[in-house]
Parts: sequence; structure tokens; C-alpha cells
Amino acid sequence: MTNPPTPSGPRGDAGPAVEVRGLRRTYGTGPRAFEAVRGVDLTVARGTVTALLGTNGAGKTSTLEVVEGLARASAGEVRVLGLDPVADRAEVRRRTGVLLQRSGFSGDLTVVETLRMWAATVSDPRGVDESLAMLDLAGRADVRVAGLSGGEQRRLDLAMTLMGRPELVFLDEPSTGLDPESRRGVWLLVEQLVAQGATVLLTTHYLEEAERLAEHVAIMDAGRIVREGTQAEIVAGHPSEIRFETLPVGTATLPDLRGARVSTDGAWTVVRTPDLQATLTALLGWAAAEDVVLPALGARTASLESVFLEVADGTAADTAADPAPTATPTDETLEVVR
Ligand SMILES: Nc1ncnc2c1ncn2[C@@H]1O[C@H](COP(=O)(O)OP(=O)(O)OP(=O)(O)O)[C@@H](O)[C@H]1O
Repeated sequence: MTNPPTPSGPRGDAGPAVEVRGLRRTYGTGPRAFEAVRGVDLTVARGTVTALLGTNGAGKTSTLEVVEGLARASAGEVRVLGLDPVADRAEVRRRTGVLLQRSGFSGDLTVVETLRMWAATVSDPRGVDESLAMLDLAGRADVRVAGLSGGEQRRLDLAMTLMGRPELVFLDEPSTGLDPESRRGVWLLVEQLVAQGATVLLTTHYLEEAERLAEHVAIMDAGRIVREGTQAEIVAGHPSEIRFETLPVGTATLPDLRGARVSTDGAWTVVRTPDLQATLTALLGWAAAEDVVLPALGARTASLESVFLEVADGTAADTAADPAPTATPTDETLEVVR
């Protein structure tokens, strides 16, 4: 993939690219109403990548659609590039690029026809050839969209999202369906966009993608942001984990691992500790002295993944105890446009 040119658009506005305060979004009305977004605050600094993470149904897309100006909030305030995404829609749309989870382009048109048609709706578009090259689609220019693989279709979506040289880009699961090589290509593209001054707000289920790209991470659960900060801030204070198969009865008793918490998880003994090196040293010293083998021993330092899994496990436990009500599907999205 080739370098995207510098995004255009006014510079020098020091405010955040996106500011969300007390955002709520409810689907349906009356007894079957379902509040999918329950008071979200989010700030996206200019020139950065922010990743919105969360389990399925956490409310990421519902939040993003309001920020994109595609749906109205039930309550709260949203500013995008200092503007109201609904009232100032024309201006916001000109300066932003939106990659939806699903696009709805005709399968009958070829790739190049689709890009030409899209270019006609964008002010100051990139050239079609440049767009094809950016997303490695030059070799597929004359193929009908219906004949593209899922990953190629996703790259075409991205080419259209970036055609207007947006200064702010919303990417809803940008690399879902892409093979590992294409995914890395998308990551490079995002890094290049940001290096040239663009701002990116993305949702993803790939923690590796968030780890690679995002300075700022927000984890959503059941309509709320439950963890937020830089990756270091999110991981700080989260325990590292040591696990091994629980020792047979009669084996020497585990030593006092100061500061650590020992529990069992099925066939496993799990030790959670804020100081992995000290706890591991104490455990291995004890095992050596007692001549104990710790079967299938593993240790992992705290990571975005372990924090995310803790949030997801909490959701799973809550859901089992108290399933969320389901609203009758509504379609209150304003209009699906990029
Ligand atoms: N049009 C709709 N009508 C009713 N409920 C909806 C509608 N759209 C979404 N929901 C519900 O709102 C909740 C949040 O959905 P949303 O798509 O925002 O989650 P998400 O975090 O983006 O999930 P995923 O990762 O699966 O895309 C879910 O419980 C979903 O079923």
C-alpha cells in the first residue's frame, strides 16, 4: 500500500477532535425500550488513534453512529471538530471519513466504477488511481464488486472512506474479514494517516490491533465505558497472572506468596500478583527447595487482553444472572452515508 497524502482541512483548532459528554441512546419506546448507551464520556485528542473496545453488544457502534451524525442521541452532548454532527452535518461530513461495519454498494459495478461514482459525491477527492494504489486494489480495478473477496471489499470500503482526505476518520472494525497480511496493510495505512495529522477513532475486536495502533483506549461494557486511558494507565494496577495445574493432594503446601492472591479455576491454580518477578521467584524457589514440579506452569504479565478478559468475564457472569432486555429492532439511524 502506498503513502496516503496529507489530509486536508483546517488546522490550528486546539480543541479535541471528538468530545462526548453524558451520551445516551435508547432503542424503541415504552416497556420494550432498551438503553444501549448509558452515559458515555469520551475525548479523542487530535492527531491520535483512540480504540473503543468492548464485548458484542457493548454499545460501540451505537455510540459511534451518534458521533458520526448518523443517529440522534437520546441525551448528552457530542462535538466533532468543535461542531454538532447533526446540525453541522454538511461541514462535519466534508471533513470526516466513515467506515461502517457493512457497506451497501452495488455488486454489479466494477471497483473502478464504484470509486468514480463515489468520487463524484466528494469534494476534492483523491484520484481513482491513487485510491486503488493506496489499498492495493489496482489489480482488481475492473472486477465487479460482487466478485471481490470479503477482504477486498473491505479494502474498497476503506478506499472510499479515505477518498475525501478526511482529517477525522471513524473506522468501525476496519480489519474484520481481512487476512493477516491485509490487516497489517491497514495498520500501516492508519499509522501513515496519523503521522500526517489525521485523527482516528476505531472500534475493534482485535486487541492486537488496539495494542499496535491506539494511544488511548476505552473499554465499553453494557453501554458504559468501564476502563479508559493510555494502554499503560489501563494495565497499571492490573495483576499479572501465574497458573499451573493444581498439585495433587499430599504435595507440599504452597508457601506464603506475599501480596499475591491464590485461587482455583477448574483444574488450575491461579496466582494473581502486582509484582510478577517477586512472586515467581518465591514460587520457583519454593518448588526447587521442595522438589515440586509445577505442571504446565505459565506466567503472563498484565496486558490489554487480560484487562479486557476480566471485563468480559464480568459481563458473562452478569448476563447469566440477569439477561439484558431486548428491544424490538428499530431503525432510527438518520441515513447511512459516509
Ligand atoms: N436498531 C436496534 N434496535 C434495537 N436494539 C438495537 C439496535 N441496534 C443495536 N441494538 C442493541 O443495542 C446494543 C448495542 O449494540 P451495538 O451494535 O452498539 O454494540 P457493539 O458494541 O457495536 O457490538 P458488536 O461488537 O457486536 O458490533 C445491543 O444489545 C444491540 O442488540
